[in-house]
Amino acid sequence: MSRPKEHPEEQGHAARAGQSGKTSERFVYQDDDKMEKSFDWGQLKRMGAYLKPYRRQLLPIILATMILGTFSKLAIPYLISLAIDKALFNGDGNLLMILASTMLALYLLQYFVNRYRIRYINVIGQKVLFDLRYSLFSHIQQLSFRFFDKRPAGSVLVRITNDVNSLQDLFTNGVVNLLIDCMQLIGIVIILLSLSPKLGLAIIVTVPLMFIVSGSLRKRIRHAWQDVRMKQSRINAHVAECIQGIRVTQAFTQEKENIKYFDDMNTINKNSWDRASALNQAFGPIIELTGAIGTCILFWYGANLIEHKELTIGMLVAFANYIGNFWEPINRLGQMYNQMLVAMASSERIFEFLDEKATVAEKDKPETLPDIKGDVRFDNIVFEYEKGRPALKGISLEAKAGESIALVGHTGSGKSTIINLLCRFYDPVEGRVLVDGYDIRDVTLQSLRSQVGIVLQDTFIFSGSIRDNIRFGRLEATNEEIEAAAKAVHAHDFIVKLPDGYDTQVEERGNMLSMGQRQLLSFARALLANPRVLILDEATASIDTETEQKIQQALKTLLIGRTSFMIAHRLSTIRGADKIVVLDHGNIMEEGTHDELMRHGGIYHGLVEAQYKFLSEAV
Ligand SMILES: Nc1ncnc2c1ncn2[C@@H]1O[C@H](COP(=O)(O)OP(=O)(O)OP(=O)(O)O)[C@@H](O)[C@H]1O
Repeated sequence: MSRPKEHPEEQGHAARAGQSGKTSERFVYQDDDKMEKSFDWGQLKRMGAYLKPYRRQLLPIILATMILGTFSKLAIPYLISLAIDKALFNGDGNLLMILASTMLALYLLQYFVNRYRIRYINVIGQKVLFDLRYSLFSHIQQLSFRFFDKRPAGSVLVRITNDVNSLQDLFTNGVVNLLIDCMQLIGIVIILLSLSPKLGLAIIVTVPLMFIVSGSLRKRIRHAWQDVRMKQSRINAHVAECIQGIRVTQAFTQEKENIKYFDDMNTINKNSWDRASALNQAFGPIIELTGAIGTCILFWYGANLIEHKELTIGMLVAFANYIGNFWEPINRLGQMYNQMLVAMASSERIFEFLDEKATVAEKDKPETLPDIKGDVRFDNIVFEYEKGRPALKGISLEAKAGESIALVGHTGSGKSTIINLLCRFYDPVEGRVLVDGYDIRDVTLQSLRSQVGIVLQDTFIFSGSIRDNIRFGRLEATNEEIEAAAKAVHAHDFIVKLPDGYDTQVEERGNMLSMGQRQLLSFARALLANPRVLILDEATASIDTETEQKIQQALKTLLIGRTSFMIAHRLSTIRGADKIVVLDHGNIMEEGTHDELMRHGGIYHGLVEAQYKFLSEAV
């Protein structure tokens, strides 16, 4: 892949897309491409609602800073004009002293008002962001699997971090500055027109020019920074993906490719930053130049007025000061508008997630599933992940309390889907799943899921201690209960050999533990949760014979008195199951015990023979 030189973003991207053919990246990027939105009052109001809980704290700050800040700022130039006209020209030392002390007092007042404002507004702004981040995170936690199927983790992460952060300016300074600036502008216009209507008008006519110049420049700058953010968000997504996939990358020795691609992205990002930064730097001088037109008018026309005794020198100096103060809020208002457009885009993305409804939602008044015996029935289930592509095509299956059911079939035949429906991670398109006669859509998710345990092949270990990880099954469990669970599934022996035993800290995904150890931990976790129905998804697929023996023993303990659904590719592990269900392309093809199915001589028989042949050839 050549290093992009001209329009690097298109080149780099196209090259990578062609090379990897990955859709997930494209998704993340598209998702983050919407960097700006047109102004939307409804959205602004919705954002404003987050300030509502703090209005009692905000209101006094806004009022005090608006009144005191504006007053002290606008009074000073007027005092200067008095100092020149009345004190200096008349040689009145006393008056000069009084005016100078008043000005000093006003400067001090301004200093304290600003300090107070920045400090408290920042605190409130952070509280608002805290609330927003909290509501976004807690909402996302409750969303259904369908939501996560459609979005890579990186894109969700970006919303909780970057998008919420980009509202920071608006909530910390934006709103208050907007009000202060408006008040200051109105004040200056009134003062200018009352000091000298002619000169005031002459200067105010330059305002549209300033708006046009600064408006168009700002637009270009804004787009340039949007571009930077987009590039950065692409880097973020790429880095997240690379770190998650580092094992695969190293296993396939693709590090160089990854580094090259990152280098391209980094270059693109730097170029786009350079462009934005150059534009940004040009902004100040260009605006100053435009402002100079106002200053020229002031001195040229002001001198004229002085000559005709229509203006004093002091007033001219005051005018010059006011003009300085005049451009400042105009500039800031332009900046604020930009800030708002960016905030609009971020808030739109945030609200899009907040508005997302869980597709698996509880009905209005769900019942609480009482303590179950463990009867499970799939009643003519049809299910599709994507419209028109059924994953289950009318499945009926029954498990009596305490029975063990093994699900067998080729990859993609629908085994995991059956399990997903039993946990109600998805709802069927047709048919019902019944637990002890209750349609699982009629009961609370909590009461269902707390009685259905699941042990996945790739056990997820959270960062924290081993103890915490087992406790995840039942948070109120005592240390004794945790250890008892670990002993029952033969996990205790390896845990006590770890550096800090049960308090050993494991990092996210439990990289310091072996696959078998992670599985034993997940058994302990499931045992502690004590569910009536237990699901084991390929739980014994990838471990050595010795660990497998341990795990088989652990499994026996785990299964006592529970209804279980087991997916196992190693058919030897499910021989003892009460019922083996053979699936193919979303249909149940065969059902029965091992002996029955072997006698039948159908698909299961073929699978067992094939596996036996494969294993004996491998030996
Ligand atoms: N999240 C998803 N989105 C879209 N389609 C999916 C999703 N998960 C599974 N599928 C599709 O549904 C069908 C059944 O998949 P399922 O995971 O149930 O198969 P499986 O028998 O468990 O396979 P394996 O043994 O490989 O785990 C497959 O065609 C698969 O491509």
